Amino acid sequence: MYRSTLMHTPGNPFLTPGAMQVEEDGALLVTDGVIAASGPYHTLRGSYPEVPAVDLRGGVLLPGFVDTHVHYPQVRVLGALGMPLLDWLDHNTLPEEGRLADASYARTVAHEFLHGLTANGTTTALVFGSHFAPAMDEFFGAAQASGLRIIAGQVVSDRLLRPELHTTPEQAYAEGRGLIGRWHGQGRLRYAVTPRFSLSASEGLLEACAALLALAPDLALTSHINENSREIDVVRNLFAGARDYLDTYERAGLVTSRSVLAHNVHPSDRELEVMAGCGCAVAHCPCSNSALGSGLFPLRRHLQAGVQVALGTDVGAGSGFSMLKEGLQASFVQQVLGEQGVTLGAAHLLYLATRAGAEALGVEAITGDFTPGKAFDAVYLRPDDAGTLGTVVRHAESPERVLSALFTLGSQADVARVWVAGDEVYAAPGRPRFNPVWT
Ligand SMILES: O=c1[nH]c(=O)c2nc[nH]c2[nH]1
Ligand SMILES: [Zn+2]
Repeated sequence: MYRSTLMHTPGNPFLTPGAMQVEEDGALLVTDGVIAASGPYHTLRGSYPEVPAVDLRGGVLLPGFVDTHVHYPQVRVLGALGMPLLDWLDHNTLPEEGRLADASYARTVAHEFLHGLTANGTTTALVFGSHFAPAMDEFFGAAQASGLRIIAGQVVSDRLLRPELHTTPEQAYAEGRGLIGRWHGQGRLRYAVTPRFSLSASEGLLEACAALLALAPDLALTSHINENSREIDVVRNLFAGARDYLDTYERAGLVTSRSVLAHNVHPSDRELEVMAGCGCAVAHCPCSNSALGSGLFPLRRHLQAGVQVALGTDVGAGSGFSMLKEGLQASFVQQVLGEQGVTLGAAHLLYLATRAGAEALGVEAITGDFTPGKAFDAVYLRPDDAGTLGTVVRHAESPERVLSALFTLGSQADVARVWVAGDEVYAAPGRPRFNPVWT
């Protein structure tokens, strides 16, 4: 049993006010990694007098974060500011992605990347992989050892990047099939078919991706869409017969309820309608959109159309692995949009960072909130009493204000412990260990 302040969003606060549930002195009973009961601590204590409680008072226990868009090979190139997308790819990012041809280099990067996720409280992630199959074997091996829930795949492209990053439809299919056979469905791992974006993928390569997607019903598909005006112009010229950017994927059969497309900063109404109809989700990456000057995300139009939206950090165009920071930036972007924006309160941010991500990835029956029957995937945030966040939390007049302070001021430094399916996957170094106590 875990005793703490609990906050989670089993409902959707965009549809239902009051969808966030809070227990200021709450408890979760966890059996074999699954939440067996939840409620006020004293109620659970009465029902289960013999069960020891891990005392996590003084902080807040949230569902583990779900990052729906983050690039494994880009951890070392975080922090290059001031470039638009295509320059940023050419000058900053693709040279580094080429280095993952060396499997031992890739192994080190995989560990750095996975540590970034766990140390920030992310327990489930849809990960854009490397262009190299051996680098993906290294990654999946490390991901399996990390205990995280990871959906990832080899990135494929056959034009307009750098020659060493290009494949062919035949090679992409053969390597993808091999990786799926070795890793898809192993423990907490799943495979995502990953064309980089239509700009770098011929129609033949997109067809090879569709053939991979047909290999199993629970494979995912991820790519980029409508991020930057210059990119959109290039795609328009490359696919003369396509109605719009989405159509380049649609014609290949890649737009389904298993698809998660990142960015969509500049969608048409038709694209939003099709995405909503298919159940294709959008990974909104506000830090990346701001850093690359891609634009201000039209959240209101997505919500009005009924498109599922979740958050992605988009490391390395974004600003790090913190889903707290991503939530804060999402709120800032909507504020900057004025009347066209959607005011995002703490409950919206928590939903976007947890349950919405689980829904986008089709894993909401397993993770994303603390409803009994879900896995115990959780992050324990314990601000330092001496810091500004500690001060604000101590004086906050409501749990909602505590949560918005966590999104505003919280960081990796406040992540004390992280669990996936009841397994502790991270404990902050130098923090006191919390031993089971009888209370
Ligand atoms: O933000 C982005 N990061 C990338 O690595 C990328 N590749 C294509 N389009 C992209 N957008
Ligand atoms: Zn990306």
